[in-house]
Amino acid sequence: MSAVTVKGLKKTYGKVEAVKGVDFEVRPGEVFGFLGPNGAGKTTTISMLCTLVNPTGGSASVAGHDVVRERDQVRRNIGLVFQDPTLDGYLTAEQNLRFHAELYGVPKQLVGDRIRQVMEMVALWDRKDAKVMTFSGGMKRRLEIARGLLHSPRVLFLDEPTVGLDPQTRSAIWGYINKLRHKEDITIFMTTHYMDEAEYCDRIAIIDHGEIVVIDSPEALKASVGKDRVQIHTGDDARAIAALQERFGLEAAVHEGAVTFAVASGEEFVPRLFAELGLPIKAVSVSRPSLDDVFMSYTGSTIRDAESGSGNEWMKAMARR
Ligand SMILES: Nc1ncnc2c1ncn2[C@@H]1O[C@H](COP(=O)(O)OP(=O)(O)OP(=O)(O)O)[C@@H](O)[C@H]1O
Repeated sequence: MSAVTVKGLKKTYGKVEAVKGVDFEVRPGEVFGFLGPNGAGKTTTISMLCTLVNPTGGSASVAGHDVVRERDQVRRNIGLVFQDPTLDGYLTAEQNLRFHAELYGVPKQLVGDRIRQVMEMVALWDRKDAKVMTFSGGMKRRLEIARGLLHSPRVLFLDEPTVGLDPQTRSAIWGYINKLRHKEDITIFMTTHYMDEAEYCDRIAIIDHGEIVVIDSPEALKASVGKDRVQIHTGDDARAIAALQERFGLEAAVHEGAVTFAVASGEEFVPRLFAELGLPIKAVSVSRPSLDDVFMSYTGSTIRDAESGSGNEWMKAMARR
């Protein structure tokens, strides 16, 4: 049985179609990621799965329970870590967890051990008696993860678990998530707009404008792009772009300060480039497709461009592959 099953799930807010009928399944024990820019519909989807928002159409079940008809059963089986912290700053870390354990009916004789276990997992046990208002943003997020796990949920939902945190804390949080998947029998559903974090997922669904564009493992998605990114530095970018078009039929554009284009086997192409371009090349770099390229290839823009609302010509050229 799938941990999460979603069929034609839809949510509209007035005229805004936040989620336009998505279908997917999450396997038990999987780390499944929703990757998309701000406003793509990630939070709306996760909120429907967590029974916090009612779908406009379609259906979804989590841990075998329907998110509309069996809300209580769904809630008992899930843990939530959302973007906005909901900890009580005036209580200590441990008191916050005890309060949650009571809400979720964790048996009294188990609470103490379980609190210690989850706090140790996120390396906060030695701070259990400190008031949460004295915690850094990263410590609060770690405590939220511990709290989300306290009642041993079957599925843990993480909405942008590392947003706003420094790189070191982000990587520590990923360390805890990885530890968690080995220690506990749990499925993790997370959203992110960080490409590097999507790499940690077993499978990702790329979501854009309320629709799922593609679902697969990060490796398979990168392989599907099938082209390498080549960047060259020349003394005359405009001439280089024109020459690439004329001699090789390649569409190139200046991106991150370098003339950039995509070809099937970048390394094999480089010698031809030097021999036939007809103007001096100062530097060249070839890179394998990243998830950035995957996103661009399926949606026609980078996640950053999608968030700022602007397009980028070379991205679009690459998407027209
Ligand atoms: N309560 C609401 N009322 C009206 N519109 C909403 C509401 N919640 C979300 N939306 C709209 O639905 C769309 C999807 O928003 P959603 O928050 O799901 O995106 P997201 O991918 O999670 O982005 P972010 O990472 O910024 O939260 C956006 O256009 C947003 O403005």
